[in-house]
Amino acid sequence: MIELQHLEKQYGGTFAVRDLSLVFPEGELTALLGPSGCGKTTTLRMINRLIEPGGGRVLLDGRDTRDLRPEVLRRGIGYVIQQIGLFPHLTIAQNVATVPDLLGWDRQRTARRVDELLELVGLDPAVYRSKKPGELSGGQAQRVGVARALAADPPVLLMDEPFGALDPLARDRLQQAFRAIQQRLRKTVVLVTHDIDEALRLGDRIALMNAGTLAQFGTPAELIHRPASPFVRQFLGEDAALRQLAGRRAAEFVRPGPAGDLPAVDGELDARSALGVMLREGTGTLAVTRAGVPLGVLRWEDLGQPGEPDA
Ligand SMILES: Nc1ncnc2c1ncn2[C@@H]1O[C@H](COP(=O)(O)OP(=O)(O)OP(=O)(O)O)[C@@H](O)[C@H]1O
Repeated sequence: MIELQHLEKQYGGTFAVRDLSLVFPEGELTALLGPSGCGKTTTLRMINRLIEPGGGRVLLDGRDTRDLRPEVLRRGIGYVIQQIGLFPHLTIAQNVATVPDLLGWDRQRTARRVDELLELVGLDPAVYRSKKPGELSGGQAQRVGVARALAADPPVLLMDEPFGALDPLARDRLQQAFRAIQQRLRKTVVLVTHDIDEALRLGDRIALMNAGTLAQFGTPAELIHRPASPFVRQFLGEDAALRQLAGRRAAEFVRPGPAGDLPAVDGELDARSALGVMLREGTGTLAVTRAGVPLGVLRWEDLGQPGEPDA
């Protein structure tokens, strides 16, 4: 768990971050969201002390991060940034092995770990292990960046606009891949983004910042349905509820239940389209299947919709 207590940073007398107190829950992904210049990156970098806090403190599992040497602290925290900065002269395997090498792992253990991670991020080790970063697409390089950050299995992962430089298709794919990885690994992740859809799609929680302070912290549904201020409502936009559903798959909302002869949708269908099917069919419950196998049912209220669907 990461806890910020009255964290602050000033530049030339102006607050970049001001009296920020916040708990990032363990095993969850929190999106640090907000307009340009609101202090997201400064906050993130104060967690791993790439920027020293001007005031307040950061606790990692209850421990004040000032009590650790910065390089020791950083070895226990994965860090992924937009231009991932892979070492161009090293192979992909050597890049992924950066932290295990620093930690003095033996060769076999490191090699096994590298292959395991490349597989996890969807790159065939046999094909990619010996390539150089210059031979990869942007999306592939970003996958290597994620693998490298996870190499020594750190409990905490900090990500600063990790998908920001990718074209929409590659971004979409990588977001989906990352979501699946996170569902498996359950790291404590802080993801900086100014992209509302990304925050709605990936965040278990959202910490929305405005001018160096916290505007609201909560689940996407809480921010959408109970915005704490006009700023929150305006920032998310009128159609936030539907946009959130567009980024999630029906399978994510499934609960156990008999399918009977309910209209069925595939679990891979996005939840917004599933909502459309409910409206078309005039039903509040759908059967969800995957490759024809029943997964359970999807209900109108589980999609965060008030009232009942009108046929
Ligand atoms: N090294 C610095 N020197 C002076 N001012 C800085 C410095 N770093 C950040 N700032 C200022 O602090 C504020 C917060 O910057 P920060 O990069 O944390 O915002 P951000 O929310 O991450 O923005 P973006 O999404 O545009 O990256 C901005 O007004 C920025 O201009």
